[in-house]
Amino acid sequence: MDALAADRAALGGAVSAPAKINLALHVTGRRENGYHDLDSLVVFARDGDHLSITPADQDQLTIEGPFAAGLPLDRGNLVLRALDLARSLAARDGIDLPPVHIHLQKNLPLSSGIGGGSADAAALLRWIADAYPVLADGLSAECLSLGADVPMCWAGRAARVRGIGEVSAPVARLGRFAMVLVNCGTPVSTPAAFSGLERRDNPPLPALPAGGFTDLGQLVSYLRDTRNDLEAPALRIVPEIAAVSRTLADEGAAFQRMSGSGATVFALFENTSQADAAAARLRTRQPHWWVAATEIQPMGEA
Ligand SMILES: C[C@](O)(CO)[C@H](O)COP(=O)(O)OP(=O)(O)OC[C@H]1O[C@@H](n2ccc(N)nc2=O)[C@H](O)[C@@H]1O
Ligand SMILES: Nc1ncnc2c1ncn2[C@@H]1O[C@H](COP(=O)(O)OP(=O)(O)OP(=O)(O)O)[C@@H](O)[C@H]1O
Repeated sequence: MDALAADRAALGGAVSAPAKINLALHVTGRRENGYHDLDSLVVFARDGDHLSITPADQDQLTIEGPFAAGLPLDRGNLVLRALDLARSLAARDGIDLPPVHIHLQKNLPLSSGIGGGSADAAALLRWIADAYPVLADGLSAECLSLGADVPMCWAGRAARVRGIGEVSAPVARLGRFAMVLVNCGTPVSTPAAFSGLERRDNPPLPALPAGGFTDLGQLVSYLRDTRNDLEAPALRIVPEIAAVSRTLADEGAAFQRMSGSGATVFALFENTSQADAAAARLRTRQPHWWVAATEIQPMGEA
């Protein structure tokens, strides 16, 4: 173990797993293995889950938070599958990853289209790669095996994502736009949303502006020429998504759309005070909805 890794292993650490938002998601093809080719504009929220990692006698996962209930604590959890992946890659390099206690603060709703499990897995892999830089290339190459969203969460920056989720081109610049996330509480199975598609050969995203998106009007006008192709099948599974979108529009959102395979809807606002006020009203109007006022993580000098 090198000095950096020894320090990290001794100290443990904490890492954030921000929510992933598909601002636009076009399904452009279908492969023989059943996976779909995507073309998606992906950004990350300021907020999400949190992991803390401490040395332990044996591997252990504990979970708390509003969405802890029902999550597996065994190898069914993506966090422990990520640890297993890292340990097997490390072993190839003759590194023995010590046992750890991972504590997950689960703030993001499950099966909600904002990448919760993928974000958690990627966050743990990033922490391991920081402690053992020699593992970074292998983890980057292999993390797709944990799920199509894991590579984009591993990269952790706003990007145009293609392939089945593993080809990522960073967005040059992105403003710190105010955003509200709303989930009506019904999970959507990702395979079910994909299998409900009526077309699988949709056109790709329009080219992104070379300078990225620095102003909200410019981003909204780009998004109006795009879609989330999974929104129609997800709406057939959870019709309440339409009510969430309508309510966000009534609350003054500049733009709203479902993320990923749903059912979470993101809404962009002119500023954080408008977003905070809309979120507060929504919590009163629809107490059973999950409502989070957050921001898009900016990129570059926007
Ligand atoms: C909808 C998105 O969230 C958009 O970012 C992702 O494409 C889904 O990513 P994910 O949840 O990590 O997906 P995985 O766990 O790899 O796959 C779940 C299932 O979704 C379908 N799937 C997923 C990704 C993809 N590009 N094509 C697919 O058809 C497959 O049926 C797969 O069995
Ligand atoms: N750490 C984890 N957090 C959330 N879900 C997990 C985790 N580990 C395993 N899972 C399982 O993964 C499934 C859905 O995970 P997740 O919440 O990541 O879906 P999602 O929000 O639809 O993500 P995506 O945007 O990647 O489609 C659930 O069945 C859940 O039990």
